[in-house]
This record gives sequence, C-alpha cells and structure tokens, in this order.
Amino acid sequence: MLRIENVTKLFNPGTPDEKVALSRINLHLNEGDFVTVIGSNGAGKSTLMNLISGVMTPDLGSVQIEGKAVEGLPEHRRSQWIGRVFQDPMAGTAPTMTIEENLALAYSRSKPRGLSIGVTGSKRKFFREQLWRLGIGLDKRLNAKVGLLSGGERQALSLLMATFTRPRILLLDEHTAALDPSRAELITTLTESIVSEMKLTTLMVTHNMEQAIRLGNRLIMMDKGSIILDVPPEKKSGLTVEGLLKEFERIRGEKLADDRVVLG
Ligand SMILES: Nc1ncnc2c1ncn2[C@@H]1O[C@H](COP(=O)(O)OP(=O)(O)OP(=O)(O)O)[C@@H](O)[C@H]1O
Repeated sequence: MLRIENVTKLFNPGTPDEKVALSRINLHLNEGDFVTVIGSNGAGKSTLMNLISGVMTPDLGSVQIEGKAVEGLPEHRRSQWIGRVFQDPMAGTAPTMTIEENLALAYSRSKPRGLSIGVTGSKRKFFREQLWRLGIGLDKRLNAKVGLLSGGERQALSLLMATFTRPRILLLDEHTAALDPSRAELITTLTESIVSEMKLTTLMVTHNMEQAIRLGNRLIMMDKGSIILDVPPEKKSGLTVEGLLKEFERIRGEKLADDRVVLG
C-alpha cells in the first residue's frame, strides 16, 4: 500500500546549516497496517509525514502509494489518497465556515478533479449520519461555525474529515497531544474505532509510549533520521514501556537519564 524506499531529506543542503532530517529510510506498509511512530525530538517523524503527504519532496528515494510513484506530486494532487490530522485542532478545519461547509470541502478534495462543494439533500443526510457516528452531538449542529467548537470537538471533526472518504493512507501527527486527558481519550477511542471499522492503513506519530503500544499492529521507533526499531505485529502485543526504553538504550548504546529523551 505504502512503500518508502531509500528516502533522504536534507535541509539547507550545501550550507553550514545542513541537516540530514531523514537518511535512507525504508518503510513498507501493507493494506490495513496501523503503525505507531515514536522517537526523540528531531528524529524526523514530522518530516516523514510531510514527505508522504507531499508538503515536502525527498532529495533521494521514492514514495509509492498503491504502486504509484507520488514523490513528484504536490500535496493537493495527493490529497485524494491521503487523510491527515495535525496536533493543532485549528489546523485541519476552516473556522469561519460551518461544519457542513467544512465537510463538503473535505468531500470535494477527495475526488480526483474536485466536485462542487454545494450541499445537496442526500449529501447533507450523509454528513449528518457521519457526524452522528462520532457520538458528541455534532450532527445537530451542521450550521454551527467551526470556530465556535471546543478543541476536542474540532479535532473529532478533523478526524472525520480526514477519514470519511476512505483515504488510502491516514496520517495522524500527534493528533491527541494538544487536548486535555479526557478529550484525548475520546479522540483516541474514536480513532481506534474508525481505523478498525474502515480498515484504514494508518501511520500515527505520538510522544505517548503507552498509546503507541496500545494502538495499532506495528510500532516503529525513529532516531536521528533513521528507523532504529520496527516491531512486527506478532511481537507488538508483548511490548512494554520499560522494554522499549531498554531497547532504545541498547540500540543507541547509551544510558538514558530518563524516558523523556524518547517521549520528547
Ligand atoms: N524547515 C526546516 N528547516 C531546517 N531544519 C528542519 C526543518 N524542519 C525540520 N528540520 C530539522 O530536521 C530534523 C527532523 O525534524 P522533524 O520535525 O521531522 O523531527 P520530529 O521527529 O518530528 O521532532 P519533534 O518530535 O520535535 O516534532 C530536526 O533536526 C529539525 O530541526
């Protein structure tokens, strides 16, 4: 489903500020894989997400979605295959537009040539049903301006907008990190149910190791621009936070003062 081959990304190449953000990364996701991604600050997690979504292009290597090379395509051309939710609840939605208008925009973006964003009766019914599935009453607020929603409500809407058109790849970029614990739990639960119901191929960055262990069928750990650990489905259920920290320590060959180095 997703093949990242030998991808390297440099910032400020050829200058004294040159930074290797990703170094010859290889990552293959099978259809339906739900991979959690952990790693220290600056490990390259966001850069990886940006290269998949098309915000950035790699200096070397290829990115393929369902066998199609996409590394040369701009973000808007990839949006028909990719859904993404960001850390900032304000990032994925338009605050001055209504819930319904935001959904219509997301719906049109997922179509190859973009459809009209007009809302017909049948589309409105579909949107209401989708909102109802979130279970937080947004189905009764189709005409509310999104800027008036709470952070948790807005993130739930972002999650819905990123998934209701069945993207080939779902990218979750620390999407619960900015929420209070109860809202974070709500979004985590919604994520689990949407991903498993729709069998979405998902990559989720998190600084929460417990969450990284609990969710998904695979876990990767990144450090200094490389994937240093890739835990396959058959080993994932046996993971513990302590075990992962030990593994990180062993691979890096240095003693960690505490788990914040990994947690960020
Ligand atoms: N636009 C940029 N210009 C220069 N350097 C950058 C840029 N974006 C990222 N970097 C550098 O590339 C490296 C990888 O950054 P990236 O944001 O991908 O890490 P991350 O794992 O997402 O970190 P964090 O957990 O702190 O968000 C870091 O050293 C970062 O400073």
